[in-house]
Amino acid sequence: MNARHRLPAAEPLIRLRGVAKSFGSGKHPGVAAVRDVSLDIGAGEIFGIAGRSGAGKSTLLRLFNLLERPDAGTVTVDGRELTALDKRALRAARQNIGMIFQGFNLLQNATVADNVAFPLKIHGDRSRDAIAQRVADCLALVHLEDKAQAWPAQLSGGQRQRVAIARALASGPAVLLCDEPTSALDAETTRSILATLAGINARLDVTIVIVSHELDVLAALCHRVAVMEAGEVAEVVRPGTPHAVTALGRELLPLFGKAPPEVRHA
Ligand SMILES: Nc1ncnc2c1ncn2[C@@H]1O[C@H](COP(=O)(O)OP(=O)(O)OP(=O)(O)O)[C@@H](O)[C@H]1O
Repeated sequence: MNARHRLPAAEPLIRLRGVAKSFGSGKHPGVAAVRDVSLDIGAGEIFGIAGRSGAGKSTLLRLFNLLERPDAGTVTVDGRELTALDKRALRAARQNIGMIFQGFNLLQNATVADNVAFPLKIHGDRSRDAIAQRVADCLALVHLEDKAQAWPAQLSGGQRQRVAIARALASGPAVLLCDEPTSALDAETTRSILATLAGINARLDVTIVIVSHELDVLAALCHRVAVMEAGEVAEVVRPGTPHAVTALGRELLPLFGKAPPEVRHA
């Protein structure tokens, strides 16, 4: 049973409280990449993170699944406080949180099908037939049924990102984290990847958190967008927000509602 369904409706799916992360050591105070961030993200939401270069966007995203461990604060996803789990329990909890990256991060010496199967084989709790069926289902979801036996090098950038999405969804996560998922892609491919993500959110009810420096991408896809400045969430804007406080927020507001029809939410 998926833990998601046990959550009371009013509970946010993702809850960050007082989360902070600095880089540096001992004598060197280092960089405070994320400072005292608290956020609630609802089940089924598409939540964006905007900010200038170095504002802390990627670090914040990596705190959602503890790829970066916070120096302070708590991270709770789908009713489980990740910051309180031991290594083994965290590994299991991460099956509920998929992630995709700008550079796709595929295994080059494995076929498309084996890339998607990889996270399922690591956990070893499914039969070969069940894995094969799940791989086929996930490739169908991203319209790559015919590429199962291809190698990543034989695919376009957009197709590689689709394989990464299929792999991230293989374990049936409640959350998909996206770190600059379209930054390596041209405009048309970007639109099709955004439409795929919007479809996954709508059909599978997967909650999506997306970091991008492309404001039009965030405005096309997101229900709400946090604007980060110097490691802090300076404001959270959504369509209909009357006045934005930050310069980026003011750039973002007029872009809401200009999404191409295939991406736009009903
Ligand atoms: N592993 C690390 N070691 C040291 N400093 C780091 C590390 N990761 C990030 N930083 C620093 O933390 C700050 C925030 O970085 P982060 O990558 O989160 O910002 P960002 O908003 O995603 O930037 P960009 O849009 O350029 O990717 C920056 O000053 C960066 O140099």
